[in-house]
Amino acid sequence: MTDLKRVDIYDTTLRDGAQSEDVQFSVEDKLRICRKLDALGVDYIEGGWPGANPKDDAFFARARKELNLSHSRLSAFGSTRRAAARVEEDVVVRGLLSAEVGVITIFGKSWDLHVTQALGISLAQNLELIHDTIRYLKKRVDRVFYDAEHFFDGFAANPDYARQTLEAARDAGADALILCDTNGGSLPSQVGAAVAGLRDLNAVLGIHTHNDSELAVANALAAVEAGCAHVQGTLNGLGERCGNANLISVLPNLILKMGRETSVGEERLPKLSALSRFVNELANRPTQKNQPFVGSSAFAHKGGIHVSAVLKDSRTYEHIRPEQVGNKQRVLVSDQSGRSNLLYKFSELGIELDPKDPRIQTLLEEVKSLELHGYQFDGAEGSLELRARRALGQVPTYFERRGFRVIDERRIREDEDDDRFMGAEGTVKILIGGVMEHIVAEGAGPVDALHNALTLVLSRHYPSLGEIELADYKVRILMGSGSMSGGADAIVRVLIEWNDGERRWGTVGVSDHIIAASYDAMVEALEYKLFLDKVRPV
Ligand SMILES: CC(=O)SCCNC(=O)CCNC(=O)[C@H](O)C(C)(C)COP(=O)(O)OP(=O)(O)OC[C@H]1O[C@@H](n2cnc3c(N)ncnc32)[C@H](O)[C@@H]1OP(=O)(O)O
Ligand SMILES: CC(=O)C(=O)O
Repeated sequence: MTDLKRVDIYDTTLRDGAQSEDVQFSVEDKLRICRKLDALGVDYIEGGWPGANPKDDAFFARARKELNLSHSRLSAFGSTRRAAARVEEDVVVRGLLSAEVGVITIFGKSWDLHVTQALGISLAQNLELIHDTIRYLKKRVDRVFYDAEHFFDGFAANPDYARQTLEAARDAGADALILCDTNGGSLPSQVGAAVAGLRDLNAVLGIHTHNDSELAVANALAAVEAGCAHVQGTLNGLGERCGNANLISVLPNLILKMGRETSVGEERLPKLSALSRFVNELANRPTQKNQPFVGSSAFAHKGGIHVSAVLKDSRTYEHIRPEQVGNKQRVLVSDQSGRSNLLYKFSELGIELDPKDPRIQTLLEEVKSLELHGYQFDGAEGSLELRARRALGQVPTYFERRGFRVIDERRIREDEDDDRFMGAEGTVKILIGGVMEHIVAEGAGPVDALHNALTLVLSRHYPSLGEIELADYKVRILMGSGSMSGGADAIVRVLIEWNDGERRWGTVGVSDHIIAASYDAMVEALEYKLFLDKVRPV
């Protein structure tokens, strides 16, 4: 008898995930993702469609030689045979066997519309394709899974026929019948009812859902509640159109909320946050801050009311402990903050303060006023810490700013015959150690030129400033936020991320001029580095 508590996890990131717009995994990427999925402990990894493209062929060839998976089993994906071909001669079936893996997943048609329109064959012929292909493959590999494409649409249109397609697959020996919500249009109640009505098929049922109605995860969970024991999905919900059920969310729901047994287990869930970021890096996609469970905002508290309660007991505003999925609690400081937010920040920085210390209120008012004028400290923790430490009198004066000038130019360079070269020259005036320094430097653009001039002059006195590099630069134009009246004057916020080889930090500058905002963020970054390095002022 099937153990309904146990759910098999089947990952299709490398096949359906690779059908996402703008995602191109190399063979090397696919191998790296396989190793991570194996370490997470998923049962099956769908590697691709052998025979469909040279990359998937190369992947299976290298996987045979190089992958030594400890738990996961690799599967090859393809369709039922073509109507015109005998199964043993069918090019798709041959391609599947050429992958030399022990698990094969084939998809077939459940919806009569697809049989007559897409395949252009009779309903009876389609049952033969399904049956023949599975029976043939089942004699040659260990496990054959049957993906019933468009099952829920087919079931709604012609339930008897949709059921017959499953029976054909079951009778041919399929190890699981996976019900696919291919167009992603079903509701959880429809999925649950359909699955419950199929339990008498006496077969292992699985689920594969798409996210076109933003219900892929909900539908997968509803299917499990109704009796499915095999769940397909992808990392970060990659997949055709709007994607698939996101395994990064499905897994903690199944394990922590629904008490299901999976090969991943509660002990390996903390791998999820890093795995999600890893896949985004390889897919060249930005990480969504608000991604449930693993996004950096998933356990970030902004509202003062929330922070105050979370500090007393984190269950007040957290549905699980962030560490359970490898994430962490964060507290943001903004105009939505109360004293609790600042106290939390101070304790993170190792500063113990009496909650009644009047400097907390002064700093809170300063932060709220700065945010009103366009500042944002969420991504600029360097600027925030500098202000907090200054309010406590802990930051010495390392140098004094006396102004800057910048010239942008476009010109012809030697050996070139057009004026495509863009360059800039920046001049800064700095009072340091009682001496006025006046330095000029060049750069690729105005910000680069000013950064070069600042580091040139300052690193003579503070050599460690030469280690700083600009890692990311973001500009946001904020219309009218600089005035209480909300007029049409434009304010620019520049958020810069810095790297000194050891640490990364962000600083922010706000002004009605982009270069001035950049300069402010730059100066704070240098001061912050000197403070972190505990440098004594000259
Ligand atoms: C729901 C899903 O996500 S299924 C997976 C979808 N993924 C992909 O399509 C990516 C990989 N696909 C490919 O590289 C190509 O489509 C190939 C190599 C598989 C086929 O390429 P081609 O032979 O040029 O055919 P093409 O892509 O134009 O059309 C698909 C053919 O498969 C047939 N087909 C579709 N589903 C099935 C099925 N379940 N069983 C048998 N044949 C099928 C179609 O009727 C069509 O046949 P036709 O050319 O006789 O009309
Ligand atoms: C098989 C598959 O990817 C689907 O039906 O969506």
